This record gives sequence, C-alpha cells and structure tokens, in this order.
Amino acid sequence: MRLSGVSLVYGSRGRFPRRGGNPVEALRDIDATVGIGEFVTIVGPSGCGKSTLLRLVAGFAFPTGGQVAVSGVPVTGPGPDRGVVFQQPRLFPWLSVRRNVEFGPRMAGMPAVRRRERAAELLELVGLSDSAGRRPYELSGGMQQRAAIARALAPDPAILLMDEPFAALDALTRERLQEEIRGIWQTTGKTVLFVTHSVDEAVYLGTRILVLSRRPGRLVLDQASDLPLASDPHTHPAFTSVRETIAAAVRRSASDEEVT
Ligand SMILES: Nc1ncnc2c1ncn2[C@@H]1O[C@H](COP(=O)(O)OP(=O)(O)OP(=O)(O)O)[C@@H](O)[C@H]1O
Repeated sequence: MRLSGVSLVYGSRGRFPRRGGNPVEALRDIDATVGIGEFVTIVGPSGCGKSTLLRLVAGFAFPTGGQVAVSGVPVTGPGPDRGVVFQQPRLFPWLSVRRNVEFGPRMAGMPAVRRRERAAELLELVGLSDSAGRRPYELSGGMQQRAAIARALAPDPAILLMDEPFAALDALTRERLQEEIRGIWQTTGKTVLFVTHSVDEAVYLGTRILVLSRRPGRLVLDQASDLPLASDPHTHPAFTSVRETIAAAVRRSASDEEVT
C-alpha cells in the first residue's frame, strides 16, 4: 500500500461540501509505504485526520491531492481486498452472529457450504464458536467487536483497516482484545492499519507507528518497533523507550513543534 503526497481538504472542489462552512484541510502531503504483513498503528492528537487517512485507504473518501494505491492500483472505492472494523461494531441486528460473518461471502456469491465453513473457521479464530447462533444484542461489547472482526475477515482481505476498534470497550476487555488481535494478525499474516488515540495501544500493537501532527495532519514520525512478538511487549525493556519516543512525538505534534 502506498500513499504518495496524499492531501485532503474537506469542502474543496465541491467534494464533501460543508454547508455554510469553510474548507477544512484534514491531511497534508502524506507519504508512506506499508509492506505486506506489517502492523502499522496511527496515533496523533484528536482531529488530526487519522480516521480520514483510513477512509482514504478504505476507498470511502478520495484525496484532493496525491494518490493512494493498493497493490500498485489506485484506490477508486471500497473492495474485498480491504476489510474495515469501526469503533462501533455495526453488525446487522436481525442476523445471527454466523449470518453476519457470512454476509460478505454471501454477497460475493460464495456457495453456502463454503460460506459456513469460512464462518466457522473465523468464529473459532475470534473465540465465538459457542455464540454463532446468537443475535448481536445478546452479546457483550467485546463479543460484538470480535464478531465485527470476523465479519471483516470473511472476504479474506489482504488488508485489515481498524478505526479505534477498542476505544468504546472497558479496560479489561480492551486489553484482552489487543492480545487477541495480535494473535489474529500473527495467525493470518494480514497487513493491518490501526488507528488509535492511545500511545500505549499504538506501541503494544504496532510493528511500526506513524505519528500525525495536529490538523492538518502531516506525518511527523514513522517509527519501526522491533519488540519481540513471542512475549508480552509490556514486559520488554524496549517498550518503555519506544513508548517514550512516541509519547514525546505526540506531545510535540499536539503543540505543533516540528519533530526531528
Ligand atoms: N465529512 C467531513 N466534512 C468536513 N470536515 C470533516 C469531515 N470529516 C472530518 N472532518 C474534519 O477533518 C478533521 C480530521 O477528522 P478525522 O475524523 O479524520 O480526525 P481524527 O484524527 O480521526 O479525529 P479523532 O481522533 O477525534 O477521532 C477534523 O477537523 C474533522 O472535524
């Protein structure tokens, strides 16, 4: 995935019109390349354009400058190669968990037997096998978010885009899901782009951490993190130093100083 000189101004060129408002420059001149299998976290002050960046990769919005390309092809809209998980699970309340997971493959015309197998594999992966027949409202917030992850993975996308997926969960559930998404990433080998407000979460999960400045979002730090995957990164001495580097960059970006 490559972002080349990506800028986005809401309300310019008649796109994303803001009634009665001035154009809002959300992102400015972002250059980044994300390799296959990377887990890239994006962190930065509120309103700096993190979600906008994800929406551009998802194909829900288009840059007003520069280009977003996936596998060398410019993004022209959403596609089965990119699965999205939002802060709210957005499950279909009238469908069972299994049918929610099967929804994408069903739309893509996958035969019923294969669809069922796929849903069963994914529900096992996210630990929801026992809840396959339940409706979303019968599940806790954490379970709903697990179901949303399984649904996003159902079309077997190469890239998983996650927009603050654990922000609405209680601390304990959030920690558990952070651990689980690391496991899922290791098992599936997906490329993950993960937006978060939390420096700890960004450092815990990311093999690479991107820090955006306050609006208009510019890339002020692109930090690789080589914390060992086999162990709990929190317990690794490097965790604290990477965390401090990222936290300092976020603090500086929030106060608009340049990060060198
Ligand atoms: N459709 C829109 N029209 C106009 N302005 C928008 C639109 N969507 C977002 N914005 C503005 O663009 C800027 C970036 O928004 P975005 O949601 O991408 O930031 P964010 O970093 O994800 O924010 P947060 O961390 O608070 O969720 C904000 O100032 C926001 O108000």
